[in-house]
Amino acid sequence: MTAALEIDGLTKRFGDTLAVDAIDLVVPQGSFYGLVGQNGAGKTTTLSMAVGLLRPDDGHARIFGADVWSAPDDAKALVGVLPDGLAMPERLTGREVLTYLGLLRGLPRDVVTARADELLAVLELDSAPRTLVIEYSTGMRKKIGLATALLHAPRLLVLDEPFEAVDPVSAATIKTILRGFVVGGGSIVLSSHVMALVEQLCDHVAVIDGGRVAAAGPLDEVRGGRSLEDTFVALVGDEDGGVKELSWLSR
Ligand SMILES: Nc1ncnc2c1ncn2[C@@H]1O[C@H](COP(=O)(O)OP(=O)(O)OP(=O)(O)O)[C@@H](O)[C@H]1O
Repeated sequence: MTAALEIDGLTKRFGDTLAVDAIDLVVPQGSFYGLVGQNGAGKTTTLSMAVGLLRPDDGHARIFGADVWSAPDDAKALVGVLPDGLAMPERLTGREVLTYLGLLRGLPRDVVTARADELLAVLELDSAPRTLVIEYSTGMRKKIGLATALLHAPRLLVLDEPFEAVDPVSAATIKTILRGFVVGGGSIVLSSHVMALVEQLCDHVAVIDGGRVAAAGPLDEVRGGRSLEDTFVALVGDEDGGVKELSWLSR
């Protein structure tokens, strides 16, 4: 079966920094794939290249077999993206953003209206209908970003830190939506620093370290009987487990 996302030798250098070093990754159809790694490990750079937001120096990314750079229309029709630091039309309300992006995607107006109603209600963004995106809190921005990623009913969702700054009630709603998406045959790749969340949601995981894949595969295989946190620290931590103290604060 064609992979939902196949990353093949993706490489990106920023000046002297090799941010992503020939990463290979296969996200099977129907999987819920977690990407974990320390700050600066290369997760955002990898995901940005995988969905066509950042041009790689080398390598390929295919979404259901469609090359993101040579067949961008085919690839991008199949994917919904929540990028890092999402740029939004700031002077629109949440509903206006959804309407604008839905029509831009070529969806019929009545479909856009019905889906926008549902998304705003489910994500609890409908209580502030006149609030502009520029006035949104960080968590609200994350939620409207997720709504824009879901609007065109993609087959693959690529979500960079979807739970960052989201309150627990909204997080529970988002988890339910994402689980339902996978049960319905969709595939998801998300990045997160929260190991418990990845263990709770994901069936596959890749640990990224220094722009390379330190381990990848089904969650239980990668964990090997340990917690994901222990596995993660063992894979990417220093000899002392990466834990350092501040000398002047120790008693
Ligand atoms: N636009 C840029 N210009 C220069 N360096 C960059 C740029 N974007 C990323 N980098 C560097 O590339 C490396 C990987 O960064 P990236 O944002 O992909 O990591 P990350 O795993 O997503 O980190 P975090 O968990 O903190 O979001 C880092 O060393 C970062 O400083």
